[in-house]
Amino acid sequence: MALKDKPQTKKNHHFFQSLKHAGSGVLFAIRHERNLRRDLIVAAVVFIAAYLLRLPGTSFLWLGLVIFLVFQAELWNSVAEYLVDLSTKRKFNPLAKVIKDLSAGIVLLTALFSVVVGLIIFLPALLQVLRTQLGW
Ligand SMILES: Nc1ncnc2c1ncn2[C@@H]1O[C@H](COP(=O)(O)OP(=O)(O)OP(=O)(O)O)[C@@H](O)[C@H]1O
Repeated sequence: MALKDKPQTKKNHHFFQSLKHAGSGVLFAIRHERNLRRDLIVAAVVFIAAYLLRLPGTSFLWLGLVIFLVFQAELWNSVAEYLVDLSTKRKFNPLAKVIKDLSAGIVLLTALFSVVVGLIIFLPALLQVLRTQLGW
């Protein structure tokens, strides 16, 4: 539910109502999660670089997959943060810390995996460009 909508706590009645609420969730995340906006910019730069380096289609698939995994991890991290804040009302709780730190750990591991995949894809292509341009 978007925060400014009429309060609704009953189930959605049809597909388009579900779609509207799911879309509001994504827009909410883009508006309020700085990390997600940074990831969107990084994703755009990565795809432009892949296009300029004329990487093959399979590389685009791998890049799309890891970028999607990072977005997913960020969204789940936000879900965990909001659930914890809702239940603790922002009071300190050691279990709340464990949950938020675990959730941040998922984002960290996913980001590290995506960096490794990115290096495997981009390093050979960049070396090839250096070889041809600089005669290495
Ligand atoms: N209610 C709480 N009880 C205990 N520790 C908390 C609580 N809320 C936050 N923390 C600690 O503070 C850290 C930052 O929490 P916060 O909710 O600000 O995450 P965040 O900075 O928004 O995360 P991100 O970096 O993903 O944006 C958590 O990782 C956790 O260690």
